[in-house]
Amino acid sequence: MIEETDWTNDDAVRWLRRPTAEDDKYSRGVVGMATGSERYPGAAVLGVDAAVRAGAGMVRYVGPDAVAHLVLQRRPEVVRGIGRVQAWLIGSGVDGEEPGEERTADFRHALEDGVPVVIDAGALPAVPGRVDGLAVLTPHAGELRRLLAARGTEVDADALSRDRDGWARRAAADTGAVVLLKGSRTVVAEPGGRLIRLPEATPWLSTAGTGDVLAGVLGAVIAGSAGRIGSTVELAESAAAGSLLHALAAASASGGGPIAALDVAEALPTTIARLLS
Ligand SMILES: NC(=O)C1=CN([C@@H]2O[C@H](COP(=O)(O)OP(=O)(O)OC[C@H]3O[C@@H](n4cnc5c(N)ncnc54)[C@H](O)[C@@H]3O)[C@@H](O)[C@H]2O)[C@@H](O)CC1
Ligand SMILES: Nc1ncnc2c1ncn2[C@@H]1O[C@H](COP(=O)(O)OP(=O)(O)O)[C@@H](O)[C@H]1O
Repeated sequence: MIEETDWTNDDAVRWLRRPTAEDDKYSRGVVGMATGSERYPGAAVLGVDAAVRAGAGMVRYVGPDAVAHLVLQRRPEVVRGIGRVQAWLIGSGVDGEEPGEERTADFRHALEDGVPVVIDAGALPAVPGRVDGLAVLTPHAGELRRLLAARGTEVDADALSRDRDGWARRAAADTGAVVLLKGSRTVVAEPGGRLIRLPEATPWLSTAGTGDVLAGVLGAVIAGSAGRIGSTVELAESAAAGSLLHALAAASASGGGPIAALDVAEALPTTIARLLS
């Protein structure tokens, strides 16, 4: 039987890293981010803010000057340019149909850098037929349909919503990547067939930019555990931990009322403290 797990707080805690006296900013995990564009600069700001607040040792931002300017206004902690990282996040806020030459080169660099890569939004069309290294794809339902269609499988929206687990698994098997299918009930499928189901998140989370925040959280959590991630099974667990942290932060930020995406990022530190205590 193929393993299926309903993910709990205790499962997630195993993938959240508490820094020790021996740590420094590099050992805590550096995330490289090739996100945002002149059309969607906010996505870069949201992802970077989330990664910083989710405990990244450092964030390296790669992108257009105008976007970098906004990122640094919000988070002066961020360092610009390509350098050594423990995980990459690519694609949030990038136009997938016309990413442009520089972005395409950034994506290629990340995919060939030998560290886990979170592949979001506009980088999903750049995913090769099958990925070589360790990668997490983070589609919403519409993006999953496009990902499958690009590999010759047409599935309509109703069929996908009736069997989200099955289609996420299919995409993981076809691409060789971990597939985190976003939605009210997020699921994480691993290419070997393993499936992790997240608890239902607060519906207040369905607001613009919360996926960009999730991507930043995933980058930070995965970079923080990179030394322990040697296979897609571990990568899937670490991604599920990031997703649960994101949902808990959303619940805490909401308290039963509306939230903005940045509120979720701002609730991350206290949510992590609660989980670790
Ligand atoms: N402040 C910002 O800069 C923001 C930037 N964003 C960026 O905007 C770009 C476009 O993302 P979108 O997701 O809006 O658009 P997409 O162009 O990826 O997809 C939207 C299409 O997919 C369909 N669809 C089916 N299921 C869906 C689902 N569950 N959620 C969303 N769409 C679904 C929609 O009907 C629509 O036709 C991404 O790069 C994203 O990162 C968004 O995150 C919003 C906030
Ligand atoms: N009805 C819902 N209930 C709970 N969470 C949801 C719901 N709809 C979407 N989400 C979550 O909100 C986030 C939306 O991400 P995404 O679709 O990428 O939006 P955006 O591109 O605007 O950031 C994801 O984390 C997803 O799991």
